[in-house]
Amino acid sequence: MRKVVVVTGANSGIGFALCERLLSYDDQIRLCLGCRNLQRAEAARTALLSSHPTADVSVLLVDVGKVTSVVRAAKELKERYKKVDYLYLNAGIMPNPQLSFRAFIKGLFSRNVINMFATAEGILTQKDRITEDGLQEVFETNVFGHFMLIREIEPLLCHADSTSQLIWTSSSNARKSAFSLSDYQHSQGQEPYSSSKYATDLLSVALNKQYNKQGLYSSVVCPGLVMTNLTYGIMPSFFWTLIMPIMWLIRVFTNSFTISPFNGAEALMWLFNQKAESLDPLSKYHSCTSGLGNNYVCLSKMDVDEKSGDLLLQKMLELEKEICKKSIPDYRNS
Ligand SMILES: NC(=O)C1=CN([C@@H]2O[C@H](COP(=O)(O)OP(=O)(O)OC[C@H]3O[C@@H](n4cnc5c(N)ncnc54)[C@H](OP(=O)(O)O)[C@@H]3O)[C@@H](O)[C@H]2O)C=CC1
Ligand SMILES: CC(C)CCC[C@@H](C)[C@H]1CC[C@H]2C3=C(CC[C@]12C)[C@@]1(C)CCC(=O)[C@@H](C)[C@@H]1CC3
Repeated sequence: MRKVVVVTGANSGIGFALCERLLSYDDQIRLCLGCRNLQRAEAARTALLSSHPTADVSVLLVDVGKVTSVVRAAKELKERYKKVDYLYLNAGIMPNPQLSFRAFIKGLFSRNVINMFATAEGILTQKDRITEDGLQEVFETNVFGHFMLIREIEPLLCHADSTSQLIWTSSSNARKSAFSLSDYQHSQGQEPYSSSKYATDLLSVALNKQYNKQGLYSSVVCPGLVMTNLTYGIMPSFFWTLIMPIMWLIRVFTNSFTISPFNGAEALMWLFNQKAESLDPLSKYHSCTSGLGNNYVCLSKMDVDEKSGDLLLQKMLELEKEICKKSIPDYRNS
């Protein structure tokens, strides 16, 4: 049976590089590009087909920042496929990022310098906004929209006789101290991105507990620091081009400067080839690039506890009920 792979945020950056790599590895997969913009999605599909003309590549319009769009997309998926083997939960945003130059300079001369380059701890904040569903945009896009998608296509993901994998693009910027269960959408603080990625890590742990017995497994990945539209929102692309020699130099000291989307997709690609049951639900899988430019995958234990994961899952289920009642009047009948 040909494997069905769905990738959200597939039209650019790490998502697009992953699609290229998946097709180069196995052009028999049925690849579905989950994107919010039809033009950008079609451009990505055309580019993928130009290098893999016989591949099965389709587009699924989905805005993970809008509950109605997620529900519609899930319905479409249920009409198209009997099973989804891999669901890459990759779409993500970091709106209005602000770099603290003072904290950056201070960090440069501290013992924490390597950690600062790998995680951006203490130097990056963002400004969030409320979506039309009434949720924090970063939380809805990076976490809740994806969670809804999983819930809506549960029958495609849970099969007694074979496994499916959820693969989240998380980040080493995920930090426990940026997250609070009492404000899990991060409406109060200034680090919604870090909070959303920590929520992703917690949720993945809880989803494994909930779904493993039904054949569904969840993992989280950090792609490292990659040059994409997301990082061009922090500093313009010419800045990154100018400092590229410095970036290569930093790579000698930290393996997290993967830099290219191809390298960043390493761990996402590696997970595609693993037996789902053999994966560690409490580890994060990192794409790494050595000083000489070689790619590999390494694991780190996540700073998570199962109880917080369960509590977050409970809160997400309550929110799902509340939001669907509000945004989709005849929900469960549709
Ligand atoms: N770049 C980096 O250094 C790192 C990135 N990551 C994570 O990697 C993932 C991919 O980001 P990256 O490739 O870097 O950045 P890009 O901005 O290049 O890609 C993000 C993708 O997500 C899509 N997207 C954003 N919002 C939505 C939405 N509401 N609905 C559907 N799709 C949406 C974008 O679509 P559109 O083109 O329409 O905007 C785009 O295709 C993100 O989750 C990010 O947090 C993690 C660690 C490091
Ligand atoms: C390298 C240069 C000399 C100076 C660049 C300074 C900062 C702009 C970067 C240093 C660490 C970077 C980083 C990220 C963004 C750019 C930096 C803050 C991320 C937060 C991007 C998104 C992620 O998810 C993280 C994994 C990155 C962590 C490191």
